[in-house]
Amino acid sequence: MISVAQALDQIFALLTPLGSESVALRHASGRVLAADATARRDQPPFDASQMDGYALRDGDLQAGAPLKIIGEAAAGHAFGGLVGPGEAVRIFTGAPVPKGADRVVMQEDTALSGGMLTVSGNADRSRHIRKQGGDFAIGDHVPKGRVLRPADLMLLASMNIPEVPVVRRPVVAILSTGDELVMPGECPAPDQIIASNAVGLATLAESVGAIARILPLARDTVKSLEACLALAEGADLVVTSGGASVGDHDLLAQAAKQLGLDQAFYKVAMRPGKPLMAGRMRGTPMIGLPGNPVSTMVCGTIFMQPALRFLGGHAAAPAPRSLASLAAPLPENGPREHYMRAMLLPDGRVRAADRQDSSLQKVLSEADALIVRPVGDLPRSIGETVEIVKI
Ligand SMILES: Nc1nc2c(c(=O)[nH]1)N[C@H]1C(S)=C(S)[C@@H](COP(=O)(O)OP(=O)(O)OC[C@H]3O[C@@H](n4cnc5c(N)ncnc54)[C@H](O)[C@@H]3O)O[C@H]1N2
Ligand code: MOO
Repeated sequence: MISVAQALDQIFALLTPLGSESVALRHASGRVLAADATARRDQPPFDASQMDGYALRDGDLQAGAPLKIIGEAAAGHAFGGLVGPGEAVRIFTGAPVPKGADRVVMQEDTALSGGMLTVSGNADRSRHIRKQGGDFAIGDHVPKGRVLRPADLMLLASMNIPEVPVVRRPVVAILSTGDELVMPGECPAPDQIIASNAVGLATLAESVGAIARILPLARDTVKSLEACLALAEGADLVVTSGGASVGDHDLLAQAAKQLGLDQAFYKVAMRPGKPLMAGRMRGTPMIGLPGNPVSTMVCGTIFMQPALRFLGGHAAAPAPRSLASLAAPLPENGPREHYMRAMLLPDGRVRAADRQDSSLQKVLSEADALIVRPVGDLPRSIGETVEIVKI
């Protein structure tokens, strides 16, 4: 059996990041910029006042004599004239500083009398002018590959770039398989269960920016699987759940070739998730997840989400890990990397759930993290540091 890291590498090898599309800034949050976005203007586009006050010449500040106010400059309303010796212009924050003026004096440091302006002797000596291009200049750019955050989108707007090329959102087709399944809301017979995996997988996919298409439930026949897989046409990734194990009715594994799967691997040294498979289903990358709901969600987190992020232009990277201190001991781990459902405590420590069976959806719902146990990890005591994946 291959390791989790090898399996993830093999999945990345099946994928090619998608092409780009142009989207309005309002829809670009979290998307990956597909080409450099270059500023079309300087910001500020002129020397701008930083304060409400008066624009005047340096020489007049030294002299201290009363100044004649010759006009007004406000944001969006420039003063077109020249500030000469002995003159000042009433100015407001954001207004272009008029020609001839060297500085802005805050209004708190001035006095007006008979229409003449006097600057107090101990006025603040800062110029209070934001230089043209001091924020960014024509030709400055936001680089290709940037994952766009709200602050980036604000910057792009300010650069007068209303839309940007971003990597397309991957479309994932999600197929649940099994004769026992009925859709949520239906009336199950006594031997049936509710198909819960698809909603979990679809929302996991959407949380990393993908578009999820839930396909109709497939029955455990080659014909039904073929018909449902045909509906995945056009998807960038097909993700199946169930039918991955060795039972007579586990057709995805048993009839993989017949269904058109060119398998890259089958079975991974992990727990839960051992019967994982991946390959190309009639040319489309495919990940086959085990049907147990917790196995599905753990593999969705460890394999599907990184795969979708990679398709969407992000780096080929595993699910992010962090460190936490143990609030309860852990037994020795076996020959498979174990992703233990665990709770984060208010003090930041982590405690594994008592029951780790891969069918327990309530335990998964109550968990905040997966503790990652390396193959053959020794018993761990309270206070030791472990790696976790937050979920
Ligand atoms: N002889 C062996 N038996 C099993 C092995 C093994 O190595 N040898 N592995 C076990 C492990 S580990 C897993 S995981 C499961 C995975 O099996 P499948 O992928 O074939 O899953 P199913 O048999 O179809 O379903 C398992 C379980 O999950 C329920 N299920 C399936 N789909 C859904 C769904 N969409 N929503 C909710 N629940 C679902 C299903 O009813 C079963 O209870 O195999 C072990 N067996
Ligand atoms: O690998 Mo299964 O997913 O352990 O329950």
